[in-house]
Amino acid sequence: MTPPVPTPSSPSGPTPAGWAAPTPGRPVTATVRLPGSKSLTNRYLVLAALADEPSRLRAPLRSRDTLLMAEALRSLGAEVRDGETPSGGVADWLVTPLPRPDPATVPEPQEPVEIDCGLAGTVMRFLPAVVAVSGRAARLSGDPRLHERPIAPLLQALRDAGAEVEDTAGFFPATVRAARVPRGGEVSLDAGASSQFLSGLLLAGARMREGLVVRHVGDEVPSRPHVRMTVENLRDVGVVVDDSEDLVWRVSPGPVGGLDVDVEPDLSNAGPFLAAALATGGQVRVPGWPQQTTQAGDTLRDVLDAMGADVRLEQDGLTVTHEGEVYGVDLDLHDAGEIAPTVVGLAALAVSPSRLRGIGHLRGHETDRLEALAAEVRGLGGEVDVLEDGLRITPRPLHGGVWRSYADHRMATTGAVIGLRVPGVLVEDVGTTAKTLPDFVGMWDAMVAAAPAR
Ligand SMILES: O=C(O)C1=C[C@@H](OP(=O)(O)O)[C@@H](O)[C@H](O)C1
Ligand SMILES: C=C(OP(=O)(O)O)C(=O)O
Repeated sequence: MTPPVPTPSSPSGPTPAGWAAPTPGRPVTATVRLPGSKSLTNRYLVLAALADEPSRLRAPLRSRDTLLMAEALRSLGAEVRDGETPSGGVADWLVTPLPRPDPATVPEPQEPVEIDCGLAGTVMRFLPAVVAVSGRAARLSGDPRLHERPIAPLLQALRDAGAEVEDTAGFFPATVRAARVPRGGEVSLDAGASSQFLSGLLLAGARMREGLVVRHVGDEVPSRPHVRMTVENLRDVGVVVDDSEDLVWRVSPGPVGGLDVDVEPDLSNAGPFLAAALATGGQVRVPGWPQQTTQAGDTLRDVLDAMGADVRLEQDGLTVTHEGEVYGVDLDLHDAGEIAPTVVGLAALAVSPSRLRGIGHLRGHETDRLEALAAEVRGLGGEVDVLEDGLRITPRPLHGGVWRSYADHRMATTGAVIGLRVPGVLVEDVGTTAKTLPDFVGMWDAMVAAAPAR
């Protein structure tokens, strides 16, 4: 069946089959302001909840993943409420920390509170250790797919640190409690499936009686910038972290200071918007791009450059400009798997093949991203091979069709990138972008509409 071809530049809207991704038919020229980083917002929320004093988060991300985190912390006894709204911005989040249990006493056994983690890796992997040090008990669960995402090594390490954990055959739902504040000490785990196992333990380490030493044993840790982000954020609040030995992190027990912090824009979420400059031969500017950051999305600067774009980082933001063909790339994205879906979208539009390596762990993300990306690009006429550690993309002429999202925000945004060049791409369940970018469709439409006519 031939799908309907949208009128170039027509405002997009949902249809029974999905969201008709706009195909502007001319270069996109736009300035796009990105909401705050998911990874930073959820780390700051956790640290603020564990702190000795109140905190203020400025320009936090408010999306499904961060609202779930805020709600979970409230259910454990923290207060997360709206503060001032700067003009044109989003309201601050004011956090009053969790009540601190007395490390010397054994609390009365408690009924577990229910915590919904949705499909958020940060919520499912950061909260178990927070629950363990909170003096409360909680049962953590989420969307059906969350119950398939890897968690066992983290839960075992938490048991080794002194918490009580009941899981469901190594997966969520799981109930976490601690008869008293966990001892901590030294634990080993294999974080090969997700860097979030390490981050989740380190964030709460200073609240364990002896602090926490976490040793990674196994294959390479993915997403290393995210672990550096955790360490940097801990040091920002005065926690002493020694990461001088490779693959060992030592968190000293001690105070956790409050935060008054501006959340950087989400650079991984900037990916699809910047990709529009390449897909349409236009220019996209993202104000507020940090000069220095631990966000893995900063890798986009090198990746888009390698694909042929002109990439300029200036004091007031990042500008990506492109003319001519998009080139295929051979890249190891082990450190920045988050941006792989966007790169696949561009690779499918390129003039030469691409090979993406080091991203086997994407099988455990919101969906099996390797299989999902391959299936959806093939569905539009493309050629993608799924390899053990990644993907090979061989560009082919593409046609319109339904692009399934698999409840994965980055699958939906990748469909939108391809739709910029391929008329008739219908993105199913575009609302799933609310996981990290609730106004994705509005922002995308505004970007496309901002393109000046030729
Ligand atoms: O700690 C974090 O904020 C994240 C770490 C990474 O997880 P993995 O190491 O599981 O890939 C990344 O992909 C995810 O989007 C966010
Ligand atoms: C893998 C991702 O998310 P999560 O935090 O749910 O793991 C992602 O956002 O690409």
